[in-house]
Amino acid sequence: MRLTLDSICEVGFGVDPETLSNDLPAVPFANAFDEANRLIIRRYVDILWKVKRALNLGSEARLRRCVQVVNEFIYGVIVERRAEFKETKFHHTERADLLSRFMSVPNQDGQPYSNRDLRDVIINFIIAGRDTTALTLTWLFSMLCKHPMVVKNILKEVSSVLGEQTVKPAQNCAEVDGPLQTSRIESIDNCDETEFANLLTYQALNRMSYLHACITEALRLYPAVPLETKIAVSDDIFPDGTKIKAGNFVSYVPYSMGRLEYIWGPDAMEFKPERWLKDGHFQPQSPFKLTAFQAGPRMCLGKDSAYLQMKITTLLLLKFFSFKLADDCPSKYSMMVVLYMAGGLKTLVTPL
Ligand code: HEM
Repeated sequence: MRLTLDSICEVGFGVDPETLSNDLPAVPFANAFDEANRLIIRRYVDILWKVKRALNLGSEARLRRCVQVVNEFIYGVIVERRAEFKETKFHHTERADLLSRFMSVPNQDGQPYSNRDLRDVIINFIIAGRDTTALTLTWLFSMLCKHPMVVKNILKEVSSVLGEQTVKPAQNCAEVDGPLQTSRIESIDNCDETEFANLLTYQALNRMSYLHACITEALRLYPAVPLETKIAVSDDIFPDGTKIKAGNFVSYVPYSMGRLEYIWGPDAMEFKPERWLKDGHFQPQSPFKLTAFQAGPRMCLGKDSAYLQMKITTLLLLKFFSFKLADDCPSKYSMMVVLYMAGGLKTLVTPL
């Protein structure tokens, strides 16, 4: 969670809250954000929440305080960035984060985005990108602990793709599809974390079909958003003839869909990355079949960036550490809006 919070804040508004620094500091913004998430979920089961909100009592009073902490932090960043923008008139390409980009373009009415709009955009991205990516990594690592052969295969693929270390980091996007280039590093066996990370270019990661398959297989069995509900905006009829009225709630369950034998075959319940490969190459399936990122026009916007982050994180961890599930790690769900692992993933981590 600390890793994905730091990175989504960097992408979202160009600030690293450094929750992952060595002493693992308590970060008021992150704590308030987590607490607000938990308190909002309670509204599903607390029939009195509107009364509590009106009277500013109990969980709703706590929620209000958390929202205030989150708002103060984000509005602070927005105000600072506006001042910087006014002073330097930086071009959006100089600052690649979303906040700066939204700030340097007008909204649909030709007006600058308000502070509130900008806050909402940023919070949306944090909600969309933080827990989802962290939880997918959690479930993936629980699978890797249970399938040591899969770890071996991932490491074999890395060695083979990075080969005799003829890869060097791409300098810009134009290079990512270009030919591999020579670097100074002789062997990945001897390189340190920074050298290894530098070898994990977009181009190299794209060639790692097996790793891509492992992450996709984890998403099939453990979709970070396990249940999706929509509300019909107008009357409709499903392909099977089911009639839907405007305002009806329609839910689909990626968690169950990922485990149905008639969709995935008799081995549907098994973690089997090979099902995604043909002749060693990743075979994508319809997003209406693997629904972890949703399908259609409102599909996840961060899918590629999530894969990128998960691939880099997985490789860096597997290259330098070994993981063993703790005896008391039950790998049970904690059903929220996203698929938490109850108690977290307890592992014994050994440097290699
Ligand atoms: C494994 C990681 C991820 C999973 C499983 C995932 C899944 C999803 C799902 C299921 C939705 C549809 C939600 C709905 O409409 O009910 C969604 C939407 C979205 N996701 Fe992701 N997501 C992931 C990572 C990310 C990341 C890293 C970002 C941002 C960098 C991101 C940005 C978004 C945005 C902006 C939307 C809203 C799209 C729209 O409504 O048009 N996601 N994601």
